[in-house]
Amino acid sequence: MAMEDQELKDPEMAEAEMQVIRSRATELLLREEWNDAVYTYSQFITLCRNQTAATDHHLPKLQKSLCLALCNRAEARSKLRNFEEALKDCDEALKIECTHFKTLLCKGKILLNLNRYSSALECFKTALVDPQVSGSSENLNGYLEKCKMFQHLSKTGAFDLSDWILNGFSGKPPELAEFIGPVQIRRSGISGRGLFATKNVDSGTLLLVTKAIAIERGILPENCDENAQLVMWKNFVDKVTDSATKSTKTKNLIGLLSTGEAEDDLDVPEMSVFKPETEDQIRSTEMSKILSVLDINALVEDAASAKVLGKNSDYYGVGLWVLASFINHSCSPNARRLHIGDHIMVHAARDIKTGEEITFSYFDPLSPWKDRKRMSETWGFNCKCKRCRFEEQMSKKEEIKEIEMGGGSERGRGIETGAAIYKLEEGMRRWMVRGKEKGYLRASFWESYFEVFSSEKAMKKWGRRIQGMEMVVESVVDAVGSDERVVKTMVERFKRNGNGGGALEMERVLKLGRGVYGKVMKKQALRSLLELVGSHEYAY
Ligand SMILES: C[S@@+](CC[C@H](N)C(=O)[O-])C[C@H]1O[C@@H](n2cnc3c(N)ncnc32)[C@H](O)[C@@H]1O
Repeated sequence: MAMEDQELKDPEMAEAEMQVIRSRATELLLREEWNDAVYTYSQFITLCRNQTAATDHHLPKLQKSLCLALCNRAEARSKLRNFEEALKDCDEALKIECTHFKTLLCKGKILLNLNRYSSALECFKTALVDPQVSGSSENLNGYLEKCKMFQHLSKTGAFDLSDWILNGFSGKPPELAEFIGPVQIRRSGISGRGLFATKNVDSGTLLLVTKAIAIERGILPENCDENAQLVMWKNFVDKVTDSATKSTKTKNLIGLLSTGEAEDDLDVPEMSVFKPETEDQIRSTEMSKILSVLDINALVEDAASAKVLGKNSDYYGVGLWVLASFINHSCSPNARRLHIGDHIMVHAARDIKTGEEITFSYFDPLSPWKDRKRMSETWGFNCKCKRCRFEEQMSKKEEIKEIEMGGGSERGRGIETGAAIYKLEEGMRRWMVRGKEKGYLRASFWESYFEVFSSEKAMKKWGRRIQGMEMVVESVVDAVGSDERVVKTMVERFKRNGNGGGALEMERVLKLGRGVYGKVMKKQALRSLLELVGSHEYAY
């Protein structure tokens, strides 16, 4: 029998039955059995509604019970991340009693979870006037402070991760608010839509902070088979589908994303749809599209243009971040991302001009054209960026073929790395390769440059005949933005020189560091990160 169809009972009998159901529901809530608690509260709510509709008898008492049951069901639903339905329960409860303390607290927490900081603040402020508040005022004040901090951060982007980094990432990562910086979605010359800078920004400037719709993380054993990754992927798809089923806004945001087909026909969304307080204004999407959307837009945390800070760095993680999904790939990217908890922070990896498209690299930009071509095909597109077009032409040169033989996986079978670099540098001089293009080629063979720069023996033999490390680093960073491996080379040299380079060189290293980690930390914290980088071994 459907709960709604249950007959009206004799008030005494009904009350007894409601007592039993309410006790069971409370017990389930205390035992944190959320699904069963939702089901049982739903039974109670139906009985309660039927009774209130039919009688004036004990009406205020019934209304009070209904209000509390709706609030408790909201609590259970929010634990199941069914925020949309939980909010409906809260609103219904608040219609009965507009200052119901427990409901206001529950609603405020849900709104905070949805990044709706201003509405959450209103809830907590209203709760503050409730006479029940005295016992829980500390808790409430904590939430009020949190809302104010998040409101400030989401307006200013003034995040500071310094203390967390200086404490060796101990404890929980800092709580982050969503932030939309000087960026806008427009039609892109690369493909479909892209994200563009709306003002000039310098390296390290924060462009956006966004929270994942869902993430799946796990420790993948070394030499794990494809199965382990497939299981994680399936769990990830289930999580995204679950989120989309529970929230119309999430479903609609996912519906804005590309499936890789006819991208140039897709609409360009207004930035306001990504702002947390915006009411849902976009059309819905079919759930069947979700798989194709995830194929095109899911990001792995541990990627070439990304850095995972904190304890997640031990895990393999795959997630969906909607706003970041509008960022196209470039082999000459100008942005990078930091992963902290469930958020990603995208920042400029070099200076960017107004109107320039923001790009990051979907795969390793410090790899030769042929490898990048293969990786972009795996992603389902053919990269035609300036760098790829230039290097496609260059790939026919003998010197390039030689260095390809001498570096990477073929190392040791080809000619000596120092000689290969020398030939490449000489070749660039003869072919009159200028400006950024030098950086493109050097970035492609960074591994070989790194090998020579970090070997005393090689430097003794080739150091005078090849370009100095600083110039090479500068041109590589200008071509592909800052990269941890490039920074490492500079840090190592700084240390080798016994910090002899002095303040100027330290400043240079810090600027490179900002390109990798952003400006979200004070100098001291950045220094300790650079220390870590200096001691880290990279697998090429
Ligand atoms: C995460 S989406 C990027 C945003 C997408 N352009 C849009 O309009 O929604 C990834 C897809 O964008 C396209 N794309 C990104 N970078 C590209 C590039 N460098 N060249 C060609 N297509 C690219 C490919 O279709 C890719 O599958």
